[in-house]
Amino acid sequence: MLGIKELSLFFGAARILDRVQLQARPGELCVLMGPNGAGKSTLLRTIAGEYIHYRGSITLNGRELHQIPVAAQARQRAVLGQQLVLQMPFTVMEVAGMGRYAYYTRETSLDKAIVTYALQLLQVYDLKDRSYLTLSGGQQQRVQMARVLSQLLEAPDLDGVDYTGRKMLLLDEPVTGMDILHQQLSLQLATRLSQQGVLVLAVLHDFQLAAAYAQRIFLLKEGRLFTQGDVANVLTSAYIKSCFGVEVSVLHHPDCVYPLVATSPAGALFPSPADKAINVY
Ligand SMILES: Nc1ncnc2c1ncn2[C@@H]1O[C@H](COP(=O)(O)OP(=O)(O)OP(=O)(O)O)[C@@H](O)[C@H]1O
Repeated sequence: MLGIKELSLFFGAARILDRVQLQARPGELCVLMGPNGAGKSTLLRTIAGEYIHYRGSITLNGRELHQIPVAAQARQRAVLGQQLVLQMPFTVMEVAGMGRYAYYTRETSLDKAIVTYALQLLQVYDLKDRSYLTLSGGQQQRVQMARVLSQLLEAPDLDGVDYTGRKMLLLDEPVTGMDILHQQLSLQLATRLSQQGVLVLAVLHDFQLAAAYAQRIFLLKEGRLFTQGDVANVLTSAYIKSCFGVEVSVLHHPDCVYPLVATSPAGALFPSPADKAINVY
């Protein structure tokens, strides 16, 4: 269980997170949404232990985050950040293998098997000997997913291990750059992990993906928790309008088990030249 109470974070005088309160349970795929600059990545990075100067409280299974040793945190949670820039020509296998660093001083056959399995799940095993730097953006993102999966898994198998209360997966825009097949694959994988007891918290910008995969959505605006709840309660045209400033229609289709969020026609956000002329005169 992740518990966040009255969480505030400042950079200099700027308050980036403002008394955020939320709880996330294992078994639920939780999605964090909000406009650019709302504080989603900062919140994820704070939960990941990157910013220790926060105020308020972050607990994992009742234990305050800063009381958990860093090495133990690395075995407990895996983080896919928004931008990971690598300068050295590591192979795909080596990059994915970095996920196992938290576990060993010398790589074992289990470590190798888990990395191989993760690469296969993300359909990048065939690229294992390629330099990571030569991959396309979407391929690199899939290798990064394989890296966090390698860090998370305890066996080269998605079934059979109960991770409840022991593992947390933080994903910041995990499907950026991926094609539709691999977006679906990655989020199905996240769903599967949450069913195995992993606490999954993912930042997504895509309403359709959030509607399809989220069990709980946290909407952040200007560093504050704007609202939270299930898809039906959060992805409403009123909340989307007041949080993002965009008019949408939330549609229901008999062939689709989740709501469809449709935007208004292009151009509606800007005044037309005629409107401008009216304003001028
Ligand atoms: N290290 C930092 N120093 C100063 N300001 C920062 C720092 N990191 C983030 N910020 C500011 O905090 C605010 C929130 O940034 P954050 O990256 O968390 O937003 P976000 O919701 O993830 O946005 P996006 O959707 O664009 O990824 C922004 O105004 C950003 O400029």
